[in-house]
Amino acid sequence: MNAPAVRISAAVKRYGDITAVNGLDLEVAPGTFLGLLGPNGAGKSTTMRMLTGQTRADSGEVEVLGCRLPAESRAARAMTGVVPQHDNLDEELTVRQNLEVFARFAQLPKERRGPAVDRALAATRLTDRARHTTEGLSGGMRRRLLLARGIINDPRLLLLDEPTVGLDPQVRQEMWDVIGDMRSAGTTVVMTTHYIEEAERLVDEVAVVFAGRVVTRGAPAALLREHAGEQAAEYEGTAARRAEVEALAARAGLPSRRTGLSVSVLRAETMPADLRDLLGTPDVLRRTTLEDVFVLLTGELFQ
Ligand SMILES: Nc1ncnc2c1ncn2[C@@H]1O[C@H](COP(=O)(O)OP(=O)(O)OP(=O)(O)O)[C@@H](O)[C@H]1O
Repeated sequence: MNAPAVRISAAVKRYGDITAVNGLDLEVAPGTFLGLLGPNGAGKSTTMRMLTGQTRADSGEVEVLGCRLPAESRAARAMTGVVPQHDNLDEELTVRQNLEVFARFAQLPKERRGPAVDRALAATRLTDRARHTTEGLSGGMRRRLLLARGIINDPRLLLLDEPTVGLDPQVRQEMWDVIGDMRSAGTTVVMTTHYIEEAERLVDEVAVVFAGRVVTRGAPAALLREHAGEQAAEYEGTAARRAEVEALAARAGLPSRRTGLSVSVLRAETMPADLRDLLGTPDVLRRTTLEDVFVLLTGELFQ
């Protein structure tokens, strides 16, 4: 059997008094596209940094493509692509030169560098920008260039930390299209993102991280089934009305969550007739989403 692309076991990472990662376990099978979701400060970026070798776990085990970190981090790095959350492109270089520098860093033999740069440009739809300096690129193009840089070594594992953060919806969609192509090509991808709804359409599996651990894990459809059911009924109203809806749902054993000025009662397809009568016609009846699951789980844990 193939070794897992990622294996983290009982990892702990502390920064002074803060425990950023607290006994985290995570295994990712080759070819899987995994989304790491979690509220701010949950430990996602620290987990990513442990996988890239930028941070060393205080205890526990971290393995990437069969290489134990930190001892074999050089070998792991050669097979891994990294797209960091923060833009650190070289402003003075052209798009192509930025990639050439990375092809050298990645220790590609000289004769393979040109083709690798061409392939990365094509994969991220930047070929016609190759001669432009980085300075003049739009936010979306800069993100795609960061991605191009991350795949210069044709990695078996791609680590994406918030690849679409700060981009407007149309440009995010372009980025998702490019990332979707990587997925189709069979690359293992581990990605953190706050755009849960968008991730839901792309990922094979989701791991929800909270307080430095994975609190739930599974395919989006399975997580929906397990935690939120099929339908959400939304009831709008005053704060008192919302509190009443929550209390009635809880009494019937149905989960609920706040959605702006409404309360969404989940598993609405199983709502008993007497509760349906009490609550009246919902203002909105919709399919449940991964965001419902996320808010439900992390909200419960916050309490
Ligand atoms: N270098 C560091 N020094 C001190 N504390 C740190 C450092 N890196 C992370 N932390 C702390 O560790 C915790 C986890 O941070 P981390 O960045 O991993 O969370 P995250 O899930 O990526 O959050 P976000 O979604 O906001 O990026 C936070 O409390 C953070 O303040």
